[in-house]
Amino acid sequence: MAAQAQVITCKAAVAWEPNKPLVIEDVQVAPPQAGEVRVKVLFTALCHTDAYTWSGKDPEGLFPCILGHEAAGIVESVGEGVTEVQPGDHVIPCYQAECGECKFCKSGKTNLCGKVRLATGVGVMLNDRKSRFSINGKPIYHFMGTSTFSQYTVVHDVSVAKIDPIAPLEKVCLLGCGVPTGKPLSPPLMCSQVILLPLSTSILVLWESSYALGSNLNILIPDLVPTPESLGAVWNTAKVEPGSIVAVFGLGTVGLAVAEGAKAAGASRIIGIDIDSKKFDRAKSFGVTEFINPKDHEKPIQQVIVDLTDGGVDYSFECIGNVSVMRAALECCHKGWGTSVIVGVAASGQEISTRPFQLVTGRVWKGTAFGGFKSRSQVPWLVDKYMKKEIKVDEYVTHNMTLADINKAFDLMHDGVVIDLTE
Ligand SMILES: NC(=O)C1=CN([C@@H]2O[C@H](COP(=O)(O)OP(=O)(O)OC[C@H]3O[C@@H](n4cnc5c(N)ncnc54)[C@H](O)[C@@H]3O)[C@@H](O)[C@H]2O)C=CC1
Ligand SMILES: N[C@@H](CCC(=O)N[C@@H](CSC=O)C(=O)NCC(=O)O)C(=O)O
Ligand SMILES: [Zn+2]
Ligand SMILES: [Zn+2]
Repeated sequence: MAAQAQVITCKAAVAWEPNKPLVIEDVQVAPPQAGEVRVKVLFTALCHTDAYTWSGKDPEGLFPCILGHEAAGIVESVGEGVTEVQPGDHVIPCYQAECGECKFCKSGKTNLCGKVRLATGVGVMLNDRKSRFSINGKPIYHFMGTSTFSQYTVVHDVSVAKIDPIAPLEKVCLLGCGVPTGKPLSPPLMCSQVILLPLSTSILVLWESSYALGSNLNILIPDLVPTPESLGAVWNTAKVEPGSIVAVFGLGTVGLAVAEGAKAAGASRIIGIDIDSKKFDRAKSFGVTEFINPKDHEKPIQQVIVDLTDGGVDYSFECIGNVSVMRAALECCHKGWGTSVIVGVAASGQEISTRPFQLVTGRVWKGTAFGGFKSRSQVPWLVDKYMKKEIKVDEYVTHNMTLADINKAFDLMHDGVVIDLTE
């Protein structure tokens, strides 16, 4: 297969510099080498993590690069030694790999995988430490091992999940990041975004945080879509029990997915905290039972929550990426057992702090990547759960857009687009 593969020239949105508009370019995509898979990206969603790296605040951000990590597509060709997927397979590229052989994978204690992480962190492929993307000979860096803002991308074989071919790619692309992140394991999961489709197709805008692209590259703006990562925070990382009181800080895609996961886990109260009260109505349908806007209170938000909950919540989730809120999320937890999970990504140079007494007295601080889900083995399972209508995904799509409109899609995401559920 790899022997016949040729360089493909296609459209991609290139981030030439931090914070400068993405530019749609003709990009050359080299054939997959050993252990690599070239994927025709049909839909991609936007995630705040793309915007974070694009902002220049990500210590791993390299430019020029092709962003995007929440997508679905079809395998176009495979390199030598690739056995688990073949051309024509429907796949979701996964920024978190799963090789099954490394120390992390074998530990049974984490969904992190060490096989390709060093290469993906510096924007190259493991095999030759080079990029498969170029423009007239100039290399363009990969991003998160996925680079889905391109009509074709090359990923490591350990970073691609084969999914049910009947699953709608314009929806399940959201299972590549945000929705799974918030959910706990056992019940359903979710996230939020906008979806971009390939250039000639229309863009699907999801709720507020992501987008998807298609053969012309369709962009989905997920903002209301609970991501697999979001679901996982509740199911895998925190293991919320029935009857628990849960606080969710930030009601974007990820926070909504956390709320959905908490509801599915049987939480008795789900307190949503956001500085944008517009988020509250929508959050109700994802399971949030009470709302607090910190701007309406003089007292620190952790004290407000402790007062409302007879001593604090059983679980809290920070779904913003703000280190001050991370502290509040820990400190609103109940003495003796309260667990706080950091989901949001904070910029380079930011640090968390609290009085160690908070931990001495039994509160637990944790974090989660991709909701603790193992990518290649569990993303297909999440797709199946969606097909059985056990988890929401459609509800997170706010807009459908084409790759050509990717900058507008990011504008919508930054504006915190709110879906009118009556439409
Ligand atoms: N750990 C992981 O695996 C993943 C982490 N993320 C990260 O999760 C975070 C959330 O992502 P999205 O839901 O897409 O973002 P989003 O921007 O859609 O949602 C954030 C929400 O927080 C609210 N907010 C902002 N500042 C606040 C404050 N001080 N207090 C209360 N609310 C506040 C905003 O109004 C917004 O509704 C981002 O940092 C993203 O990078 C996303 C996916 C996976
Ligand atoms: N390069 C960033 C890393 C930011 C980060 O924590 N990413 C999350 C996923 S966010 C998805 O939208 C993650 O899973 N991290 C684990 C990993 O292996 O990267 C930085 O350095 O800030
Ligand atoms: Zn591994
Ligand atoms: Zn993401």
